[in-house]
Amino acid sequence: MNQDQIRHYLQMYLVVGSVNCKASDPITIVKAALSGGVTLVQFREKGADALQGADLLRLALQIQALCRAEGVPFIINDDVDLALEIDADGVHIGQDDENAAEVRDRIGDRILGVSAHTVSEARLAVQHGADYLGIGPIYPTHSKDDAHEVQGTAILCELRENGIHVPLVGIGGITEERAAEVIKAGADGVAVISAITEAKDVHETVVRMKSKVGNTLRERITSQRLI
Ligand SMILES: Cc1ncc(COP(=O)(O)OP(=O)(O)O)c(N)n1
Ligand SMILES: Cc1nc(C(=O)O)sc1CCOP(=O)(O)O
Ligand SMILES: [Mg+2]
Repeated sequence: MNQDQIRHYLQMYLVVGSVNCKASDPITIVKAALSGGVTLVQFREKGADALQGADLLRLALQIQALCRAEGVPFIINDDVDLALEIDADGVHIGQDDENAAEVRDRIGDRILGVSAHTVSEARLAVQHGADYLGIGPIYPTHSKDDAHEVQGTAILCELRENGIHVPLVGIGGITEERAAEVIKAGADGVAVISAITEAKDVHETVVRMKSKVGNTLRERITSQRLI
């Protein structure tokens, strides 16, 4: 997949697992998020009450089917075996997960996302074959217990200024109100759990957030052309 396609998919990226879906069930939330226009879905089944075994597999397959019906790529967090078993479109791994170069070998040309927190982690991930980098936490988050220190949008500017030109997605505490500043700082999209899974109206929240991302990307491209 080329970088323009990856950038498109990163624009409005839903990260979701059953643990994050308290207001409603995961299927209802994913359906509403897809109808609102999410461009990529990551299945992240993590935490004390996470599903396991057959229940986990069932939910993964159900969400995958919903994504396929909408032509939206479906990525698995951490679990490369699961991704291969169900023929997912890709995987997302972090610095404490399986080595990125080995994962690239295992998954072939499926999408590979890697978390990075510094310029050197970013450079290495790119060398190892990452298609995109997940950068966070941009803001405080309650969705990841072992999140790093909050980085702010400055990390996105720093990565771009240091020659990291691969597709980047910001993650961590991103809301409708904050989406534009993440894009202005250099991200190609926003990856979101709680602002979507805990929204009163999931569909409308996604519509509004996606429109802010799209408008800000267009403004950024226009201002770059003027320089
Ligand atoms: C898009 C995206 N970016 C970053 C992460 C975090 O990955 P990781 O650091 O491996 O942490 P866990 O999500 O596995 O707890 C992500 N999942 N997605
Ligand atoms: C899964 C994840 N990774 C992060 C990182 O910093 O790498 S922050 C995070 C949680 C994002 O959830 P929310 O949108 O609810 O803040
Ligand atoms: Mg991980």
